[in-house]
Amino acid sequence: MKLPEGLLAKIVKEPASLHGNLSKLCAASRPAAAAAAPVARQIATSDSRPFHDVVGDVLCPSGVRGIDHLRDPRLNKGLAFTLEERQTLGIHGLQPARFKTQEEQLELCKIAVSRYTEPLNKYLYLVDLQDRNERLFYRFLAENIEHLMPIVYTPTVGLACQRFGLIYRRPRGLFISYNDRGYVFDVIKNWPESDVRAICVTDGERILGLGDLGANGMGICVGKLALYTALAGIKPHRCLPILLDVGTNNIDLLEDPLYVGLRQKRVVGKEYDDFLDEFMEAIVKRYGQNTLIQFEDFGNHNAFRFLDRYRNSYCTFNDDIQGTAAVAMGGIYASTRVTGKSITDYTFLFAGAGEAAVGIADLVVKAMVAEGVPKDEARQKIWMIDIDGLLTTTRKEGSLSDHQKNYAKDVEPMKNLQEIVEKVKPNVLIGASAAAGIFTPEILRIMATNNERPVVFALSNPTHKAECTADQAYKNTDGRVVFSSGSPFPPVEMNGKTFYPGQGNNAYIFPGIALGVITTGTHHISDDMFLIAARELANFVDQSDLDRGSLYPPLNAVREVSMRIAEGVTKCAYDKGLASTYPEPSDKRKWLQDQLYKFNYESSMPVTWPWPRMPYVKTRPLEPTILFSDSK
Ligand SMILES: O=C([O-])CC(=O)C(=O)O
Ligand SMILES: [Mg+2]
Repeated sequence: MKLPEGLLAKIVKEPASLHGNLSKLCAASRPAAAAAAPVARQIATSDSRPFHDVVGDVLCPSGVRGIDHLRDPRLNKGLAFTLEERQTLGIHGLQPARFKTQEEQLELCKIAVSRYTEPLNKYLYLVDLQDRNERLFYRFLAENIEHLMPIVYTPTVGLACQRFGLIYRRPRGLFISYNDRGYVFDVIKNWPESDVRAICVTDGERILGLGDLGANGMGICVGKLALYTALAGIKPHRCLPILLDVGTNNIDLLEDPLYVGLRQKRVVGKEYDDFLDEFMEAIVKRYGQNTLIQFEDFGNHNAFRFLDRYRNSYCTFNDDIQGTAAVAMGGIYASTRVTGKSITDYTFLFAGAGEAAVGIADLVVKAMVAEGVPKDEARQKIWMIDIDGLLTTTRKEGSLSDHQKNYAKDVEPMKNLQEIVEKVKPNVLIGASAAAGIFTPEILRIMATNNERPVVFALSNPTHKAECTADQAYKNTDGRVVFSSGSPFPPVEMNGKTFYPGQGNNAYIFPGIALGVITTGTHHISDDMFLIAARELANFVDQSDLDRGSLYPPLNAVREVSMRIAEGVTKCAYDKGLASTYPEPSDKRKWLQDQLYKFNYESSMPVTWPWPRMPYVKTRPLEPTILFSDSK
C-alpha cells in the first residue's frame, strides 16, 4: 500500500505533524499505517519516545476488531455508533437498535448523575463513565464544570481519596512503590502510552488539608489531570497520574485492612531523595527532557526542597506553591478594583506558613517588586503565623525554613491570632492553614472595623477545612468582606443581596500553564509565567463578577481563562528562549487551539480512500444501504 502523495514527505519534514497525519492514515487504512510505521519509529526514536503501533489518540479504528470498540473507552461511542459504523466495525447487534447523538447521551448523563444524592456515588458514576466512554466523559465535564468540578475535584475528590481502598476498581495511573527502587524505569515502561507530555505526581503526604493519605493520594492526581483535559483541552493520553508509594505515617491507614499502599512508615532521608532522583531521571529517559512534572500535595518540607532542587534541571512546578500562589495573586489583583487600593498599599497577614502561604507571599513580593517596591520593603508588608504563632526573628535556630525566614519580623513573639490581627491591622487576611474555623467571628469583625472593604481568603481544602465559611465572612463584616475560598461555598443572602463567593482554587491556573508549557516544549517553568497567569486571570474578571461578590470569573469561563493563560505562557516561553518547539507560531491562539482535544465524536468509518471490502460484514444492510463507497 502506497502512502498518499506528499504525505510521507510532510511527515518527515514536520515531525510535529506526525500524530495528526498518522491518525488520518489509521482512519484510512491499516496497511497504510503500517507503511508509515517505520518512519514514525525513526522519528519517535530520535525523540527518545518509544513507538507503539497504537499511540494515544492515534488509534486505528480498523486495527481494533468487533467488541473491543465498545470496550476501549477511547473508541467507544455507545449508542452513538451509526449503522454504517456498527456494521463496518463488526459490532452490529451488540447494542440495542436505538441510535443516539452525543447530545442525547449528555442528557442521559445529567439524569443519571442527578439521581445520586451522595457526592461519592456521583464521583463513582463519573469514574465509570471515564472508563467506558472517554469523549463523553470529558465533554460532560467540560460543559458542566460548575456542577461537576466539585465532584471530580475538591471537595469530593478528598473523600474519594479517604475511601480509596473501598472504591478502587481499575487502574488509572502508575503506582511506583519504594520496593521498585532501582527499577523505576522498568515500571514506567509498563505505561501503555508513549506520548506522555504531562505528569502529576504525589507521594500522598499532604492531600488537600486532609494530611497523610499515602497511596490513597492517587485520586488527587487523577482529578487534576481530568481538569487538564476538561479545562485546557490537553489530550488525555498525554497525561499520566503517578503515585510514589513510600509508605505512610498515618496509623489509621496502616491498620486499615482496606488500605492499598505499602504497609510501612514513610521512607525518609537520603533513601527517599535517591528514590525521587531515580524517578525524575526515569521520566526523562522514557518521555524526554521536556516532560512536564507537576508536583502535587507533597509534605511542606519536601515540596520546597524538590522545587529548589529540580526547577532548573527539569520541566517542573509545584502546584501547591506556585499554582495556588498565582490564583491567590489573581484574586489580590482583582480585589484592588473593589478596595480602591493598590497592591503596594496592602498589609498582608497569612494564617499558615506552608507551601501555599509562602508561595503566595513570594509571588506578592514579586508583584510588588514589579511595581517598583524594593524586595525587603515588600517582605516587611507580609506577616505570617504558623502553629507556634507569629514568625519572628527570635524563633529558635532551625525552626524556620529559609523561605519562612524572609517573613519573620523583628518583634516580640505573639501566639494568639486575634491579638496578631489587632496589632498588624492587615488589609488582607489569607488562610492557608488547614485549621478549620480559625477566622473566628471576632477576628472577622476586627477586619471589618479596620477596613472599609476587608479582603479575606479562606483557602484551605476541602470545604470543612476552610478557615471560615462564606456565610461567616459576610455576616460578620456587614457584607463588606471581599471573600474567596479554596473549595466552593453556596451563595450567601444578606440584607436582600445575594453574594456568590469565588473559588480561589489553583484549577484556574495549572491547566493553562500546562497547555502553554507542553505545547511550546518549554524546558523550565519560570516564576514569571505564574505572574503572567495571575494577571491574565485578574484581567478576565469583569465588573459583573465583582458586583456579585466574586474575585474570579465563573467556573464555566475557566476554559477561556486557561486558553488566555496558555497564550501568555507561550509568548513568555518564546520571548525568554525557554521554548523548544520551532518555528514560533505567529498566531499563538490558533496554534494552541489546533492542538486541543476534540470532545465531539469523530467518525469511526474508514475514509473513502482506497479501501478493501470488509469480508466480516455479514448483517443485512438496512437503510441507508451504502456501507462503503467504492471509490472507483
Ligand atoms: O486540590 C485543590 O483543590 C487545591 C490544592 O491543590 C490543594 O488544596 O492542595
Ligand atoms: Mg494540592
